[in-house]
Amino acid sequence: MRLRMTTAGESHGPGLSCIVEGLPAGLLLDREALDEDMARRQLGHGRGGRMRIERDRVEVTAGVRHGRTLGSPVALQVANRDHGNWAERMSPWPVDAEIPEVHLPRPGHADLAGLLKYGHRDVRDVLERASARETAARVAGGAVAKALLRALDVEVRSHVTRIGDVATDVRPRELAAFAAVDESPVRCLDPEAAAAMVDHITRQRKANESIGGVWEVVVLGLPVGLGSHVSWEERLDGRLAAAVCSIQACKGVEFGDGFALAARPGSAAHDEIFPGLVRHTNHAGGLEGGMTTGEPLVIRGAMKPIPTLTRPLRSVDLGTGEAAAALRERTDSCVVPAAAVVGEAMIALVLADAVLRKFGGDHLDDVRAALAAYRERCAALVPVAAA
Ligand SMILES: Cc1cc2nc3c(=O)[nH]c(=O)nc-3n(C[C@H](O)[C@H](O)[C@H](O)COP(=O)(O)O)c2cc1C
Ligand SMILES: C=C(O[C@@H]1CC(C(=O)O)=C[C@@H](OP(=O)(O)O)[C@H]1O)C(=O)O
Repeated sequence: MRLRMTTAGESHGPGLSCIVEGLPAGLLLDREALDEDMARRQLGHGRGGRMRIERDRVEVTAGVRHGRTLGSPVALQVANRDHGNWAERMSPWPVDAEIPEVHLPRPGHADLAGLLKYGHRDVRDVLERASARETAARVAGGAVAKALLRALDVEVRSHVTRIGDVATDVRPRELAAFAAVDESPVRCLDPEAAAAMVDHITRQRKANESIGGVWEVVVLGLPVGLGSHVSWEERLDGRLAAAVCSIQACKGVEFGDGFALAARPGSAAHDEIFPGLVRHTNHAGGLEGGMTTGEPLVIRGAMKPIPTLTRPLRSVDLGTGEAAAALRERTDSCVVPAAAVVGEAMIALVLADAVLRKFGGDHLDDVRAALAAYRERCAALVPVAAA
């Protein structure tokens, strides 16, 4: 990988870290744009009490000077304000106090498999890292990747298409249409569907349920030919799918018309090519042969309902082996709008990596020049037919 992103941090530990390695020098970072993404990830109807405690902000501790990248690894820190309430329970060093252990694994969370695999006795030793609090660090890293893409006129946006059984066909496709998405409490462009989604979340939450849904990311301005058909590891669809499904609670990924393509005949499934290399449809969602086509990239992620339920599911007490109710603690009830922002971050990181693999240089100007030369070469390759 040309661009590497890694995170560290536990949900109630002192804070989260993200390191982004492989960026060119000379990339201008906008502090406000970074913090705006952090705030967007905290929003959405259905989030729990923790979001009233946290005020996520990015501290840059390496790799940037006077707002520009140096070409060295960029280190980003996000504090956990809630750590103040957990200082003893999450102390890196032994404490005198008796710390109660958690022995009630939640079905659907990492609790049981993580405990057995790592040989822990306390479920907290698993859940702290499994928690999607970690996505705050991903969004910080993703904001840096987005800055690189934006410098190349590529924009990454998202919106929500489904919450539980409430869905919409309204799809923003132009940059301007996405402005309204951030104003919606569920990040949905369709006001009628958004109201029904809010109502659905409220009613399900009152019934002690959690709720899943579907988000969609649209990327505009990509050049043709990121990724490659020549080997499975180079296929961009594979890399994007892995990044999307690495998001906690994301259980499905679709490109373009996705699963619906399986039911169609070929003549209604593919995007015909017209003189000038123009397409009138985008069933493929901007990917053919593991490469970008130059059309908008359209990717959806399906979120399962959150595993922690306020009326807990059946589980087993790991101290006694007896049947018991799963751990019940403060929880989100619906995180689809937040996961959409995490989706943007993960997709931006994969795309920034793909851009740097193809056009990589030590300075942003080298990347820009390589991209411009490539666009010119592509434009010269096929004659434009006389009208
Ligand atoms: C932004 C976000 C917030 C989440 N909040 C919660 C939560 O409050 N409670 C919970 O049980 N799961 C929450 N999850 C989901 C769990 O982290 C996830 O289900 C768990 O790590 C197990 O991974 P898996 O669902 O991919 O198998 C959240 C996920 C995301 C993306
Ligand atoms: C902290 C975040 O999400 C957390 C993800 C999460 C989980 O189990 O994944 C459980 C909850 O943590 P807590 O028990 O502290 O309320 C969420 O709030 C966040 O998104 O910043």
